[in-house]
Amino acid sequence: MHELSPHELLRPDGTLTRIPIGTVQLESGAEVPDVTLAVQSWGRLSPNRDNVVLVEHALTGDSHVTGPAGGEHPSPGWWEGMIGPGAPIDTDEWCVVAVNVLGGCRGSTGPASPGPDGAPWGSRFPWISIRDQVTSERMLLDLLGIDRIAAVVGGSMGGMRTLEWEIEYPERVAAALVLAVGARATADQIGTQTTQIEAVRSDPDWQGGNYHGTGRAPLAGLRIARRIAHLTYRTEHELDSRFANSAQHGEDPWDGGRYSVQSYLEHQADKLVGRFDAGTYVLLSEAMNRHDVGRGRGGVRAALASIVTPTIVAGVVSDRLYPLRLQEELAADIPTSGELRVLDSRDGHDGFLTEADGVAKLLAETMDLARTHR
Ligand SMILES: N[C@@H](CCO)C(=O)O
Repeated sequence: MHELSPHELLRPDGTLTRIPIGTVQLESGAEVPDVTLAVQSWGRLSPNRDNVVLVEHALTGDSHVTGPAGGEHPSPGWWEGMIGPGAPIDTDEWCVVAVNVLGGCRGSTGPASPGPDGAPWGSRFPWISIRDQVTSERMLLDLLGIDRIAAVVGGSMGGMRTLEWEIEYPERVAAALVLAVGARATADQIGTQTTQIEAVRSDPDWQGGNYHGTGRAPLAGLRIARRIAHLTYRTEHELDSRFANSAQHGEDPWDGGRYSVQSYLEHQADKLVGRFDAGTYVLLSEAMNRHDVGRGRGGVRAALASIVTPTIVAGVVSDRLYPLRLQEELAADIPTSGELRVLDSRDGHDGFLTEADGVAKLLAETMDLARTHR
């Protein structure tokens, strides 16, 4: 059979393609055989393959960065308007590549996928780190013959992978945008993420992580986890100005009904459980708990000091989960970073998704850096 070339595998129109990359050796010493990554791309790969922009998604994002809901995509793109002809990442110039992470549930190999014996991996899926996710992306780019990436951009868990790319493969990244993240997990983040993990695991339908194919899944636990998480993604002020202590329309909290903020959080939770696997949620939350660019590299400062890629570091002024002090540290310790950029938003951590104008400016600036340094 004719082997597809990188120019054929990377479709210019955002069509989702599943690309087998082989066995991934993990930081733990374990391995995941027969890994497939779900990939979407926009724009054409240049003949010498030097115009790739890697866009890294956050915890519950996926490769669908832009485009409508429908078919394989339960939601519209999570950075709608940022990619396309004439957009901040202009696909007339760049080939944008987005990959659903290793361990994910949106087309890439993860706990819900068939394991080596054909039965779902479930709890047998080995623990992974952010670095393992980046290893799998590096394997994909090797396979596609892409030696150097014009830019890597990402927020939150996507920002973690962006940092790991810059540190692990300094010669392969021309420019980077690191958004709404820190150099390592904080106690506060680990505190909330372990609580969310416990909510999922304490659901009787979790069944030790081996619920796939049983007809029962820990949806109640995942709903609670998402409600806790969503509170950390937004801000006290934003929630109060939208919902205050009002009752949900037509309901009375004094008589078994709900508050409107309660209904809002339930809606966010319902949306997530319709599109996301609980095992992936646990696996990726644990990977974020392990995030520490300094591990095995002489500490955080030494790791950041090794970065040579021109980098833009940005945060959201009201982010209480990844507060600005974390990006101040990144901007101060990355020698190739300019001044810290701050997105003015009341939306908290989710500002990196909701502040379209601010994000567009940051992306355009990153692409200027990429143009100079590719
Ligand atoms: N809203 C984002 C927050 C985590 O960065 C997500 O669900 O992925």
